[in-house]
Amino acid sequence: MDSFDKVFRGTAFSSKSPKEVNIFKDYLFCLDAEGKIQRSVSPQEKVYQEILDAYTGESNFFVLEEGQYFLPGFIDLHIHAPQWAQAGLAMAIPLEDWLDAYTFPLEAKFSDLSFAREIYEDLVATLLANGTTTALYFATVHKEASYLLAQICAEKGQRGLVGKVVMDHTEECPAYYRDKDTQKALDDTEAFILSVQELNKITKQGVYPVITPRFIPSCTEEALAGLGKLAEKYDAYIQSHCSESDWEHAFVKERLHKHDAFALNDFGLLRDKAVMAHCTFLADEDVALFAETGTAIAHCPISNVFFSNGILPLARFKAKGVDIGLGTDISGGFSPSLLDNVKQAVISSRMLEEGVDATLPAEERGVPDSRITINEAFYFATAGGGESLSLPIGRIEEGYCWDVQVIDIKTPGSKLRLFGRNVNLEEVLQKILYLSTPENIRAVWVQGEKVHARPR
Ligand SMILES: O=c1[nH]c(=O)c2nc[nH]c2[nH]1
Repeated sequence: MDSFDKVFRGTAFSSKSPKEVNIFKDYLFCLDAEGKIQRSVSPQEKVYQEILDAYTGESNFFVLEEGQYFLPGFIDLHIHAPQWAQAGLAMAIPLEDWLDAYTFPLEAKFSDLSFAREIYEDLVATLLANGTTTALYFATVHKEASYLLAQICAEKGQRGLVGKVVMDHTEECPAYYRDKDTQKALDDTEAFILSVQELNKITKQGVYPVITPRFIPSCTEEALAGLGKLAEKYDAYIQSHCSESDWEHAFVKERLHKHDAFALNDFGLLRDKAVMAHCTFLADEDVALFAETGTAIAHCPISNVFFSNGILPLARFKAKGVDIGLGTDISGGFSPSLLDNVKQAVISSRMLEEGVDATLPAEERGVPDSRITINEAFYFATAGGGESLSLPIGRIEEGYCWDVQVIDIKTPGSKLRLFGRNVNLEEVLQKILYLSTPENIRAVWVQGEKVHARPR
């Protein structure tokens, strides 16, 4: 029998495919020193008892109590870390006004590192308590504060992918909040990549630099082309917003005479390690380009209700071979919980399919075949996010990182109740996804290390 760094015993839920969930009943999950699942063992296997005999009672053996379950940690594929300070505010005006009136003034304050530390420490701790084990962050234009966010992720044990935002267009960005000039934007981005790559070397769970043109309207063509070259040079992650609203989609068409997707691709910014937020207005040829280049979509269903003028047809885009994960889009979305976005993804997809204007005949109201199931939404929040980032995360399977949340359905006062019914495990998962809250998350592990615990 191999020896293991840690052994966990319990029942786990993990997506097998977008539509199917694996249920591993009372399995043993045996970790290597790197924090990855080296073996997952069913009770039917002979070695199961041997492992139990060897590890029971040891300090590296962990057993779930009755009513507790393992879920993969959530992967937040799109979140603006500085905007945590205004989450829940200013939700009633369009994107272009919201950026100028609220968001740019707030983000400008992150030149102050003590302010940045206060917000970023609180955000990373909050996300971990909400079961988010990996996050793809937009920071601000400031190189130092962006690095501080990567450091806080490293210290608190979250897998963070962090971008220093590039906004260098003098006509589109306010003088008080933009890169000094295009060359400085590129130089700062390169310095940021190098410093986060160094930090990654001493961070067990990984922290990664992300090339981050805010969106085409805020960047010059020179900056976008320069960032594409840096992505190639460092094989780095890329993130941006793409075809996100009526205003933004039309703005890019008017300026560059093509859709965002083709413009980004021409600048070298669509590739396997690229994640584009929202994408509500992608045309069929844009979707094909995403699939061909391996570019992923970060679907942010709560934010889309407020800022996107439409609902992403994610079932259709997924069927065309595009990687898709879920994002909170703090603060375009008000909630730090990916679970809230799981539920909204289902709700929005049902509204798209059924239509919403009851004065129309039923057959003219909606878009057929748009709905997704709760199991699919679970997949997008976990395995879909991992596939989008090309990392071994989002599944509880051999070879994957031990990034898990322990859900306790017996948490006192919780609205998640089974009423003594003899529910099957498929139903337990549905209850967890629709009714659990952060109070039900008893512990969170990232790469084999405990990073959050909630006492009873
Ligand atoms: O939802 C959004 N949030 C932002 O901060 C942003 N910037 C550009 N486009 C954006 N969309």
